[in-house]
This record gives sequence, C-alpha cells and structure tokens, in this order.
Amino acid sequence: MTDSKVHSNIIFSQQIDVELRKIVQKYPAGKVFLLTDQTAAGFCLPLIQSVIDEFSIRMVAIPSGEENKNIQSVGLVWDFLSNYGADRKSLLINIGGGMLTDLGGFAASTFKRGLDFVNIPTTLLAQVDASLGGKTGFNFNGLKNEIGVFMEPNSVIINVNFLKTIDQANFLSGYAEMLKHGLIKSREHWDELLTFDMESIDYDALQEIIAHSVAVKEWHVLNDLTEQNIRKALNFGHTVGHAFESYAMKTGRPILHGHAVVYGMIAELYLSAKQCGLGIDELNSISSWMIARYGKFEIQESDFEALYQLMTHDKKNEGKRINFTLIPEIGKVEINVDCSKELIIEALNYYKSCGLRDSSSEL
Ligand SMILES: O=C(O)C(=O)C[C@@H](O)[C@H](O)[C@H](O)COP(=O)(O)O
Repeated sequence: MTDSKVHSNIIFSQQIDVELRKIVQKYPAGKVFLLTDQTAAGFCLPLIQSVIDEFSIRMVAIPSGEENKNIQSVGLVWDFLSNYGADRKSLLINIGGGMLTDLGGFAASTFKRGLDFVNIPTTLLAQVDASLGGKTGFNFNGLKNEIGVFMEPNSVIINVNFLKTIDQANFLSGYAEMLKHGLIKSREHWDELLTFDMESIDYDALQEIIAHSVAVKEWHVLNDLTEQNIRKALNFGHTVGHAFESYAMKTGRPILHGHAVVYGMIAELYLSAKQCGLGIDELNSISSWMIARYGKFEIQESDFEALYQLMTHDKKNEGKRINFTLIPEIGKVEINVDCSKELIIEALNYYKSCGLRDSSSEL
C-alpha cells in the first residue's frame, strides 16, 4: 500500500509500561482510572503494575464475554467513575479485547459528556480492528453494537506479546478482520496473509503484518470517521456476519465475531460475484480456503428468514434497502449496493452448500 497514513497516536511497543507512564503523567493525580475484564486482568495487569502503583490508579473489572457487552456492564463502569470522582479531565485506560475497548470507549465518551480514554488491546481482533477508529458501543435487543457513539481514543498501545497467550480460535477471529482488510484494499496484504505461517508464529513478522492491517483500517477512518462514505468498506462481511453472530447467540450456539465475519464474507463474496463481477473461481477458492480454516456455523433453510430479518437492522441500510459493501475484485470495493431478498437468500444457500460442493462447480 502506498497511500497508507496511520494516526500518530497508535503506538507499537513491547514496553507498554513505559508508553503508558508517558501518557498517565499528563493527567491530574487521582484522576486516572483503569477498566479491564476478568480474562485480561490476570495476565495483562502485571505488565503495567508499576504504573498502577506509582500513580495509585483505581481499577474495575467487568465480566468477560460478548454476552456481557450490555447496558449493565456500562452501568458498572459509570458507577465506578462516579463513585471515585472522575471528571472531564480524567483518563480511562481500557485494557482487554474488543468487547472491552468498545464498551469502555463508550462509557468514557458519555460520562459527563466525555473524558479521555486510551486503549491497550490484548487480542488480535482488538489490535487490528476494534480498539482503533472510534466505533464505541454495546449490544442491545439482540443486535450488535446497536447503541454507540463515534469517539476516537487518545492513544492505542499495541503490544504483540499479548498474542502469545491467546488461543487458536481467538487468533483466527482477529485474523478474519485482517483478511477483510486485504480483500477490501490490498492484494499485497491479502497475499501475505495467505502465506503467513499460523502454525509456528514468528512474532516479529506478525507485528509487521498487523501494522499493514492497521494501516488499511486507519486509511478508512482518517478519510471518513463517521461512516458516511468509504468507511463502509470496513463493514464488508458484517451485514451477514452480524446476523450470524446475533442469531448464533440467540439460539444458544455462540460463535466468535471473526468467525461470523468470515461466514458473512463468504455470503457477501457470492453477492459480489452476482452483482459486481467478482470471478466465480475467485469466489469458490476463497470460500474453500476460509471454510478449511474456520469450519462452519451450520444453518438450515428454516433459519434464513430470521437471518434476513436481522440484516434489516444493519446500520448501513437506507429506507427499506439492505445496503452491502461488495468487492468486484480483491483490493477494490463498491459501497451501498442494494441486494434483493431473493439474492440474499441465494447467498445464504451458497454459504449453506459450502464444503459440500465441488469448488469448481457452476453457481
Ligand atoms: O470500523 C469500522 O467501521 C468497521 O465496520 C469495522 C468492523 O470490523 C467492526 O466490527 C465494527 O465494530 C462493526 O461496526 P458496526 O457499525 O457494523 O456495528
């Protein structure tokens, strides 16, 4: 990518205590707070314990997991900030995965109409996507990120060492958003992701490809923070993906966000072939590659209507139109593509048949 710009407040560092100290010392004594979740607390806090002690930072932990990305957890954070006298000159440090940085960013952005926050993402998904770009929020009424505001973090500190302890499923979940970045913006990035050795990870090489992915995300954010236009590209795979994710949660078979996005991308690649000229061989080979690594969330025809209804709540929709971001070829996007219900059902059928079909067969 030649046209990539990255915010200067995104810091890659394996010494997060040093970077965090530089930030924290700019805030008044007693006005720095820390939010984490029960999973991140155990293995992440030791890395910044010296800063926590030096500045007497107060901490709160919310329950982990997507099912806790709700108004009750936001309330816990607001209570904590209120009880300990946070004001507009305060700082909230969010340390954890994507659920935590989304929710903590929202709590900080709305408490007393907004205080500063810093994200320290500890999962691959949060490092390449969720902690960046200022989409904050929580789930509501069974819909993903239904309530939220755009508010950018003051800084994001990315430490690749956190990824040494995440499990394979969570690694793949984050990798899905990187694959998306390749598909929407850069064939070069896509190619390096396909050849990266996920079995025996070289962490220096990983940091490099994370930086490429972050550059794709940031290019879109810098050009369109509030998603009026080109930022919609970053939502590729999410119209169907969020429907899968919400439906999976509702029916008691939860799946990780990135896996849902991969399944959504397969359906939306099908739409791309039908609506914008993506090659059929490309569609079939990408889908097979993805299914081989991510498996499948099995669906039946009887699930299609519920999935379609969930898509009608997508934030990119206008009026009765379900608007998709599609890709005519790897590295290019078309935004605001209106697809009919019949075609969306066909795409779900294509996804349903993946793994069963011969990858060279006609559509
Ligand atoms: O940053 C964006 O813009 C994205 O769409 C990135 C997505 O990968 C991300 O999951 C986002 O949270 C989805 O946002 P939503 O607006 O569809 O809730």
